[in-house]
Parts: sequence; C-alpha cells; structure tokens
Amino acid sequence: MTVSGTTEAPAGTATAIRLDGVCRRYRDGDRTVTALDAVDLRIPVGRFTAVMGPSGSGKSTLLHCASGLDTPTSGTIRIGDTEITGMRETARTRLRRERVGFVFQSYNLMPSLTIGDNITLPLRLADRRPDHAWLHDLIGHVGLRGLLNRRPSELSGGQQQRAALARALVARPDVVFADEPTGALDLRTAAEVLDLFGRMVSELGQTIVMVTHDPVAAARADVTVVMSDGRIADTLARPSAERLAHRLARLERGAA
Ligand SMILES: Nc1ncnc2c1ncn2[C@@H]1O[C@H](COP(=O)(O)OP(=O)(O)OP(=O)(O)O)[C@@H](O)[C@H]1O
Repeated sequence: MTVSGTTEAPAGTATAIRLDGVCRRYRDGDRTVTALDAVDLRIPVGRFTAVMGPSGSGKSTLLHCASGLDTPTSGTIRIGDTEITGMRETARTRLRRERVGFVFQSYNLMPSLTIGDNITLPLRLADRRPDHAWLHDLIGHVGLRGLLNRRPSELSGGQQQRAALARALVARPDVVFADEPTGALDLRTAAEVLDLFGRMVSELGQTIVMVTHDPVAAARADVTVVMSDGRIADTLARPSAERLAHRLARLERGAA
C-alpha cells in the first residue's frame, strides 16, 4: 500500500489515471496563477482515492484535468493507456462519456426527468442500449428500487446523491470522479453515501476519485492525496480523520 510522501500506486496495482509533470496555469489580469505545479500522480485501479487540501490548493483543477474536463498547460495525462492530453475536444468529450463518470455536490439531476430516466441518461446520450441485468443490480446496490418513477425533488438529498452515483456508474466507466459529494448532506446521510462509495469499490472493483474538504470523508478512502499550493504534499494510506485534520490545519497555517 502507498506510504506517506510517495505518489506511486501500490505495488502490483494497475494505474487508472496517470499524471506526469502536469502544470495548469491561469491568467488572472497581468498575474499568472499556478494551480497545478508539475504534478506526478498515479491513481490505482479499483481503489477509493480522496484528494484533499486547503482552499485554493488545486483540488478542483486536478479533478478537472484528470477527468478531461480541462486541459493542462503542460505535462501528460493518461486514462488507462489512453493519453488524453493533445486530444481534440470532440474525442475528449467522447472519452469522458464512455469511460468517466461524475458525481457533484449538488447532484445535478435533471428535474423534469424521473429518477429512472436520470440514471439511464448517459446511455441515451451515448446511444447505447441498457444492460438490463447490470441496471437491475445497480439500482439494488444504490437502494432506489421503488423510487424510479419519482422526480428528483421528491427524493431526499441522500437518495438524490445515490441516484447521481447510479447515473455515474450506469455506463460502467473506468473511473468515477466525485467533487465534494457529501458537501450538501448531513453527517449521517454523508456517512451512508460514503459507505455506498466504499462498497462500489470493494464489491465491484470501481475506481473512485473524490475531492473533499472533509477529513472524516477522506478517511473513508483507501488512499488520500494531500495537496498544497498546486503540489502533492503527501499520499497517505488509510490515514485517520484526526491525522488528516491535523495535516490540513498545518497546511492552512502555511507550515509544510
Ligand atoms: N478559471 C480560473 N482563473 C483564474 N484562476 C483560477 C481559475 N480556476 C482556479 N484558479 C486558481 O487556481 C488555484 C487553484 O484553484 P482550485 O479551484 O483548483 O483549488 P481548490 O483546492 O479546489 O479550492 P477550493 O477548495 O476552494 O474549491 C486557486 O488559486 C484559484 O484561485
């Protein structure tokens, strides 16, 4: 398993996402902001990886670049064996649709569609037929059987986030990226959603990458990548929430 201070995948584990020397700079008036500063990172297949760090440390930029939503200024990114840097926008869009799933803090379900239609939307967008056995299993896993004809506004926050996870998984993506997925949930519901993420990893071998501010959420992951000033400060295997909170507090005070 990964240990503090390294950014290697655990020995013998395949790599789902690989970043080499990734920089992302933004122009801000006459200033340049370096959001990612020569990041090298391996995200292992079939593991739950959390990304945390102080506000402005580059977590969202890392997620957007690694998922192909944004393009780095320099460096290379691979999803599996496919290098996504240098791809045209249409090819990247297709790759995201086929191989990447997303879960957002605000669920982003379509209010006018039923939960069932929300979950299968990625298949319709990709013009793919549903695999009915998988769909049946998936809906059982996320505990939404019996709620498929409801609209999102008729579900609790936790149920909506479980629907969003099912939508992210329906096309069997290589990796699911989750951006603060528990940010809008109360503690108990957040714990239930994190349990579900953990089960998708341990039971289905799904690769999940989750950006979070919350040390308690990050502590549920197999590996936590801690960011600071656009760099990776640590990669920690199953750290406790206390250790992560302490690490974050030090980084927020500006200590290394
Ligand atoms: N579009 C942009 N234009 C200019 N600067 C940007 C842009 N997007 C991000 N930045 C800057 O890049 C740095 C990293 O931002 P990023 O959003 O990745 O951090 P973060 O760790 O996700 O922050 P938070 O936890 O507050 O969401 C910050 O200094 C931010 O102000």
